[in-house]
Amino acid sequence: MDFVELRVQAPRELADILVAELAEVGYDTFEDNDEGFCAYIGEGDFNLDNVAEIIARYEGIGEIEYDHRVITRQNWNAEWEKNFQPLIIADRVSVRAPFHPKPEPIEYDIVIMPRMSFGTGHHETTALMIENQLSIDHQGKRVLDMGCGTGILAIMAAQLGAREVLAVDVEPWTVENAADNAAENNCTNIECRLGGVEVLAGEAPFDIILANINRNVLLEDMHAYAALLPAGHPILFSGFYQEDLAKIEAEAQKHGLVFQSHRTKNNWVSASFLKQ
Ligand SMILES: C[S@@+](CC[C@H](N)C(=O)[O-])C[C@H]1O[C@@H](n2cnc3c(N)ncnc32)[C@H](O)[C@@H]1O
Repeated sequence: MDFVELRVQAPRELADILVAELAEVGYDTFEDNDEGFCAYIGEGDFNLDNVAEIIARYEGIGEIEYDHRVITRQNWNAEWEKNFQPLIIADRVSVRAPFHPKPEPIEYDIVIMPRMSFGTGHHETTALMIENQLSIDHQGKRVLDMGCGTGILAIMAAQLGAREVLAVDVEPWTVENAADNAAENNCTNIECRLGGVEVLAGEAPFDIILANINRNVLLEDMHAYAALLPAGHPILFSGFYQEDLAKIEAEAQKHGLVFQSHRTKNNWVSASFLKQ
């Protein structure tokens, strides 16, 4: 599997809108830079006409330039390794690659093989989810991590004392990477499963559900997540912007999920709900 990197130069306010538009047509990894951002998609899903159509809608508002290049799977891994910097979240959680030294002292230490999956902790949504997780009692709990990416949230859950974690993602290479990362962190209680909401059929209820995906998937699949959450249990959502929070809240209400609180960073949101 090769990837396409779409490099977009645009003013900040347009860049945010373009990221949201591209997420809707399948781009699921974004990196901000000084001139705009880079967006990534599997080569098979790349469609230049789609991109041109999206850009054309906003060209009148500000100057936008873009180009793209194919990155082979091998080079992709090398690029991640080169660019992956260790980080500390909420002064309590270290996220690093195996080749970085462990910072001491630190409460939680998550090791991520920086491969092609989303979830190195550098994205606002991942950090916000982890910050929210830190305020939830995971001890002895059964946890679902929908849209697991690298498995970073599943590993966080396991380190916070979860009894078992089911980590699910629609991308095969991501599920492989999550399983590698679970092993790297000695988390034998994380099951990594390929698929979407359909692979949850027949699952027993979960005590905690984590879903950092994107607005549209959350709106579409929230009913199925809510059905697996007993009354009084929390669900955390992320992968959407502040302006989408009202929509997410309205959908959540339909499924008995009561809004508790939210955190934001650069307009991204992680929101916490409790099942009624
Ligand atoms: C924003 S990333 C989050 C990764 C990681 N959980 C984190 O917090 O950093 C979203 C992930 O959801 C996956 N995804 C997209 N659509 C999905 C769906 N319908 N069901 C489950 N996972 C999905 C993507 O492949 C991607 O790995």
